[in-house]
Amino acid sequence: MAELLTKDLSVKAGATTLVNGANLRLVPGELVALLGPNGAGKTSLLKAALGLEKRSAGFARLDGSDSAKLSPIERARRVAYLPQQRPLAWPNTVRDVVALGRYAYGAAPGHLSPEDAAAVDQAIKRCDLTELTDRQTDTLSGGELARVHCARAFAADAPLLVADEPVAALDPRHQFRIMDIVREYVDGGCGALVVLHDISLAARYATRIVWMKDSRIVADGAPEDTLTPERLADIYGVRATVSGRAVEIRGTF
Ligand SMILES: Nc1ncnc2c1ncn2[C@@H]1O[C@H](COP(=O)(O)OP(=O)(O)OP(=O)(O)O)[C@@H](O)[C@H]1O
Repeated sequence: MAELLTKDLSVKAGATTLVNGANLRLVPGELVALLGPNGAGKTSLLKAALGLEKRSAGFARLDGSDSAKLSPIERARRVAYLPQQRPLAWPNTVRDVVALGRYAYGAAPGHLSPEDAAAVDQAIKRCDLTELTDRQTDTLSGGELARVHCARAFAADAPLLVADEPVAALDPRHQFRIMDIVREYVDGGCGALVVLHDISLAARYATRIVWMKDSRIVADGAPEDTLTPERLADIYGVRATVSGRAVEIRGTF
């Protein structure tokens, strides 16, 4: 079974601790939201878990293998990663950028197998990009480009998805659309770990919320169990009311 697992994972930059002893597990069937304030260490945790950032202690495994020792293709077959920073080497068409998601299957733009082409078409459709398929990516709005990157991750058809702020810059409809697609992905037997800053969105979609503060995971559990006014006060320093999965932020302390 696909599994991303970290145990006592720590990351340092010089004398600064970015991630402190993180224990995290992602398996199919779960949509896990990773929440925490700016600078809490979320991106550092994801990168170290995937073997893309050096760890100072602990371990990180993908399907039982040390994630730092996997080749890029081995890693990409196990997990689709949508980073927060999404540089494009050069402008290209939307379809060609989405096709980069098929890299792990040996695809290159212009050389897609029928299976690759079908996965690319489906990801384009799912992310409402059909009318933009032939556009150059440097002509897109920020939100349109964000959807292209989401489609590239979905096209990979990996059993796990790790997405760092996939809905930042998206309008409300597309935030819901992307989260609906992530949910469909999970319902179809995959697992997703998604960094979000929108607590309501996380509460609505997540099966589990992992809460991070000051480089540590401070809580990990179902929204019903971990989403409380006290938690929001502690993590974000905000006053909030919580009713079931509904959250209203009323101000700061
Ligand atoms: N190479 C580095 N050297 C020093 N500090 C770093 C380095 N990389 C990251 N940091 C710091 O580590 C902290 C955690 O960064 P990280 O990007 O993991 O946070 P985050 O929770 O993802 O934040 P955000 O929500 O703003 O994206 C931040 O304060 C950041 O400035």
